Amino acid sequence: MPIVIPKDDDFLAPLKQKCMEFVRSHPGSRTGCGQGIREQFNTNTAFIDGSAIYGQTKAKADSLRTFQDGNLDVFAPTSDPHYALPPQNAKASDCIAPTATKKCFKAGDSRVNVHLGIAEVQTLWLRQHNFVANILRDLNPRWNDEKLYQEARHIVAAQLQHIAYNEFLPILLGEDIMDKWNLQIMEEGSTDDYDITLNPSILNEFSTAAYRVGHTMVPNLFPRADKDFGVRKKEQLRSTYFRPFALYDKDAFDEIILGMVSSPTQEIDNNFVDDLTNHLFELPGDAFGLDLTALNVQRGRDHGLQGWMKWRKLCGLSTASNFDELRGMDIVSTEIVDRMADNYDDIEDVDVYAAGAAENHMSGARVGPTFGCIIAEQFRRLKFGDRFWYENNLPLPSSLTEKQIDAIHGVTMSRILCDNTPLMESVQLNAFLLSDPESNPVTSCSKIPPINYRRWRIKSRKGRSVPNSESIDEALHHNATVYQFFDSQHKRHR
Ligand code: HEM
Repeated sequence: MPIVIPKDDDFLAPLKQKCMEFVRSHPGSRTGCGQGIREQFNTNTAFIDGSAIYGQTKAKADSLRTFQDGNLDVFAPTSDPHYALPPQNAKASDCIAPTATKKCFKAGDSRVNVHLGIAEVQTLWLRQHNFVANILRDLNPRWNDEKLYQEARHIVAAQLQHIAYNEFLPILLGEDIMDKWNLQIMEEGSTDDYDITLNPSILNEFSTAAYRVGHTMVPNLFPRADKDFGVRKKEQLRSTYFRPFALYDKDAFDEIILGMVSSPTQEIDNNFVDDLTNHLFELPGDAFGLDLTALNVQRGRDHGLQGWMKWRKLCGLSTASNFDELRGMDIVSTEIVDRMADNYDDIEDVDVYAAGAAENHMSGARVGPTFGCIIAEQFRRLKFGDRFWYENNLPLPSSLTEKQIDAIHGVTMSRILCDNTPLMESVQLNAFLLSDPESNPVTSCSKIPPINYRRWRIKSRKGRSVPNSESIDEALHHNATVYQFFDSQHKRHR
């Protein structure tokens, strides 16, 4: 499905480009394996479970472990004793011009080397895993490698869930949508909201349109800042595609984190920086690359997404039957309506990605109502359809205790950053928002509330730390209770 480049494209036409390569997504089998319209399949887990850190399979997870003290494998360059991700296998092909000392990285998610920002975030969570595993080892000296790894992994996955819903989503969706979809996180206590009938898998419209809204937020540059947030250097996004080598510089990890927390993202709208639209994955020496926005729209057509108006209807939002009618409604600006009318014959054809990104934002939110509805519905499914949601009080061996859940309720992104960025001395309380002296003050790391990992200390009757693995009898009894529970849930819903 190559993308035809219009003759008047002001960037690619003068470079004599007529079409852009586009490879269709692999077809997947339909539910029930019957014949029908083409479907796609997800090669990652839907759940927020840290699998980007740990991998999707046991073999991958094992390849990332040291099998010592529950730690993940790291690379510790002499220039920076605070370790980075381990280097990728020499045979891997998705790395541009690696050298003997500067290779691409290996992580749980195969996209780790796509650009510097992803490699940075992967490094942060690798460090966080080992940070937690080492605290658990000190609290429970008799826990073995396996126990330390699994418990640290469990805690990190819970921290990711909590941060996503407690800090990131309220900014993106606004409080009204958070309330309407019941996505708010409680201040304390556990829940019994798990819904066995809810399909938690990823909606095509979420991955192929609504959540790609993140692309509009991406800036062209990654600033590198010192501990006082003074910018000392900038890395150009396009020169880091499949070359995240800046991370090998001394203090680079810390400087990029300090730069990212102190610089704004791009506004969420229908504008995209040219490192994404003209230079995506551009090779060194080339004059142009791919266009991510065009790929997103074409991917929507490849996957057969419903048009924008159908989605507005499904979400219970106002609809228009033609562009003139749309012009009189306060959904998108009149300039956008004019552009739609120039490019589409019928309003029903308008792509959900292009129009969803251009919608006026809802009050208190950073997205318009169509993307708000799709994103909220997805996160509702990921919360209430996840058996391992960290606040669930299900009778599962993996369920956290009430006290552990409350320790997770105290987790903030700013604390995670302070714990893993040695150069960082202070940061604003909500790391997803820029600092503000009144509403989001820069605060010393020593004053950002710590996470109470002592809730994972297992004491014997004599007060000594012991492994808390169950005896075989206890485990069998536990499993029987779990099966009874799910059986009764199934019956209730039948
Ligand atoms: C420099 C930053 C980024 C780059 C270079 C990038 C690049 C890409 C590319 C090349 C694709 C596949 C396009 C296709 O052929 O269909 C993609 C997919 C996607 N991106 Fe990004 N992206 C970036 C940032 C983000 C951000 C910040 C978000 C969200 C917060 C995001 C969300 C997504 C999603 C949800 C998909 C679909 C994934 C799937 O279905 O497999 N991306 N991105």
